[in-house]
Amino acid sequence: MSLAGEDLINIRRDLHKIPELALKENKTHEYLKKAINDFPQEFLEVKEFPELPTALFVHINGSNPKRTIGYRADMDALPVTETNDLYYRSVHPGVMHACGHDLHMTVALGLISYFAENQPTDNLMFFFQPAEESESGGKQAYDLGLFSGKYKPDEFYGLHDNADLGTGIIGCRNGTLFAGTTEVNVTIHGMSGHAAYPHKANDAVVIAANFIEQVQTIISRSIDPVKCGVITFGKLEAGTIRNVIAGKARIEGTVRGLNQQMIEYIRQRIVDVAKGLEVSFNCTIDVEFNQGGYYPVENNPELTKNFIDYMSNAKDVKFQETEPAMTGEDFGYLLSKFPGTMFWLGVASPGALHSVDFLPHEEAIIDGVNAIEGFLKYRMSM
Ligand SMILES: CC(=O)N[C@@H](CCC[C@H](N)C(=O)O)C(=O)O
Repeated sequence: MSLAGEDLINIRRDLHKIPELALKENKTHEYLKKAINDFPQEFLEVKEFPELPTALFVHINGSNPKRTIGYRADMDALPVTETNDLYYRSVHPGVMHACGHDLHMTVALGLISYFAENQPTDNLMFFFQPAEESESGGKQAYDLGLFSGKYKPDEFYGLHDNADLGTGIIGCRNGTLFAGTTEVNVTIHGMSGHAAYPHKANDAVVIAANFIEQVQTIISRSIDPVKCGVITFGKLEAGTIRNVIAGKARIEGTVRGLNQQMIEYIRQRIVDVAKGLEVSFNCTIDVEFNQGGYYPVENNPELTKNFIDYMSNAKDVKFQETEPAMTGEDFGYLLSKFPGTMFWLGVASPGALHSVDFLPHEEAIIDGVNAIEGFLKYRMSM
């Protein structure tokens, strides 16, 4: 590899300090551009698009190309306040790389730096993607037609770090790797009033509590126990002060299933529950869903078999076959358009993904670059 392990760790720390939310990845974009500008430029072309200004595309000319191999790294962070006591902790209050996208970008930079010095035989295309956590940056790029010409991959790869896998382990499976998700927003319209006169109001807090409880029974009582689904409400807002009955409540959540049929079934049952509560509480409940590009992540059978064959036989690569996970990814949308493979990179974090104390083992970056560099060379030899 061209960037040394220590360089990669420093890059990841720099990126970790400047986390930015979806579609606001401006400093991150500038940092990546500058880093790529320091690599040998002979085979490289960097492309920006005003329609999706924080995205960054890099093309590396192959010496005798049979195909263009795409590689995607996501860029955005989460509205989470980091509790890790690190000299490189986030300098952006309330925003944290709690999902490891700083590490994903660093792995991609490691690969670019290697192939900028060692011309690949096939063309390589790197897509630094804004907005994975929300707003579906991958879908936006596709719908804007940005994957065209030199930037159209014949096959597409991408990784996600995994807090529960040992450091540097590559995890993958054929078929469905991640769930499809749908964001759900619920607004409950009751009637505000004095805390002492509940009969003259319609308490949106009580309705919200009933809604949340009843919706959870969809998972426990409505779906076949040997199949699976998840409904999580991560945000609930209602009321202004203890002695005023809230007239309105807003609930935001996410619905997940390993196939589209399950997602649609759960969505329908949520609507049914809302309709029932409208009658029983004499209120109005608006329910909105937004799937965006968060389709189930379906790995391509042939390419993924090839990927697993390489990773499980390569000397110096630790590989583990993994189960499907209920995490979501808009790479699922891109894999519905281009064949490819998504895989895990183990980072053995004591804190879970999306938590305030997520702390990946950085050595995984070096293992990741080595494993993927080896795989790309193997793939290009075919
Ligand atoms: C890997 C990961 O954590 N991805 C996110 C994707 C978010 C999907 C969407 N905004 C939703 O919440 O449904 C995840 O939460 O799994």
